[in-house]
Amino acid sequence: MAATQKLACFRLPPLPTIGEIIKLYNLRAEKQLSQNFLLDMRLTDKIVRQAGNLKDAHVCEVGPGPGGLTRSILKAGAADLLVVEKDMRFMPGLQLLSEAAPGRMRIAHGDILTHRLERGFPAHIAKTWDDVPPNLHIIGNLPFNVSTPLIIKWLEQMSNRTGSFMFGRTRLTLTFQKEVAERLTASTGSRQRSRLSVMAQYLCTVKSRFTIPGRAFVPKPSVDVGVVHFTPLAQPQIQQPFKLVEKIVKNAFQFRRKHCRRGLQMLFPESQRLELTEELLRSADVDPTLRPTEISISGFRALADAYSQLCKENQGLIDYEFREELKLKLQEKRQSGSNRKGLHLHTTIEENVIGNR
Ligand SMILES: C[S@@+](CC[C@H](N)C(=O)[O-])C[C@H]1O[C@@H](n2cnc3c(N)ncnc32)[C@H](O)[C@@H]1O
Repeated sequence: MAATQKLACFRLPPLPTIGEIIKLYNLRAEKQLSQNFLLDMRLTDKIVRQAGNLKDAHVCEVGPGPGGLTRSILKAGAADLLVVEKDMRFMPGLQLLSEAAPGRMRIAHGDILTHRLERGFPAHIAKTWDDVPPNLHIIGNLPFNVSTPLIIKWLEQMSNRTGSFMFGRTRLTLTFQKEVAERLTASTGSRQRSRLSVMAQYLCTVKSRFTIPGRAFVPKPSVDVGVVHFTPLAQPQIQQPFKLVEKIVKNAFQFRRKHCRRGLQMLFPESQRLELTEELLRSADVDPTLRPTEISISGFRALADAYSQLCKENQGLIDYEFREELKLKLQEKRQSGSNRKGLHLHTTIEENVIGNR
């Protein structure tokens, strides 16, 4: 119901429009920083509504730019808004906004990929993990160029309960290129099912909220944009370390159109590949002929548990990376003069990997 609630209206004093701010400070969009601005306040209000009730909330906004979404967050009643922006040119405009909402908005000049969000909010707002989510939200019209590494980083922090997840199950309302949004929310067996779907869905409830057509942005990106809401699960669906889950999922999806056995084999050194792959699939009770896209989260949970057990029984297995083994082999082959064959092997495997991403 939260999504349909009206914004609590906290009036801001008269301010130049976002269009005027852009003109005033000559804020030409920088392609390098994936700057696509939203000037339509109805849309920024709609994004903010997806976060739920923000009255008295603590909020971190990623990449406020000229401040359209920022205004909507303030209008929705956030008591404490921390904005993190990489581009210095936006600082005067954001300062203007901060003065219009005294004591409610803090500005940090920095890179969201390295910013220590855990230092940005008071300890007293923390809830225990099993409790209701804290009154802390992360909201952002994300720059496309960082959105995937950023969500992976936040998923890892969620799993380890670090960063902004030290405060509990902090909720996220974020925009992504539509194709990425579809992957995040894709269900088992669907065409868009990918690594990202499994990694996000084993840790969170992930909901696709609405699509914003590319034409709503200035400048217009070549794709539409999806708004996605994440609530961390009190009980993650896979109870293994993030890196271990990531390794299994990455390997499974390496050959997305082939049977899952093909990608999962790469978890094991060549000398034991067949035997350990069979053991993994047997203990996990996963059908080796499923495509990776057809494996459910509970299938991945069984694989992660079985692989973790195999790692306990086989020293060094956890650190095994087939690419490393492949590199060593190629070096050896080159040294022993069979250069052409080695290059062929490398190209074939790499083509397969890249082609199936
Ligand atoms: C898609 S624009 C959104 C701007 C504004 N929030 C809006 O909706 O109109 C992305 C914003 O993120 C900023 N940005 C890009 N990379 C960033 C990073 N690594 N850390 C923080 N901000 C970043 C850009 O400068 C830009 O202001």
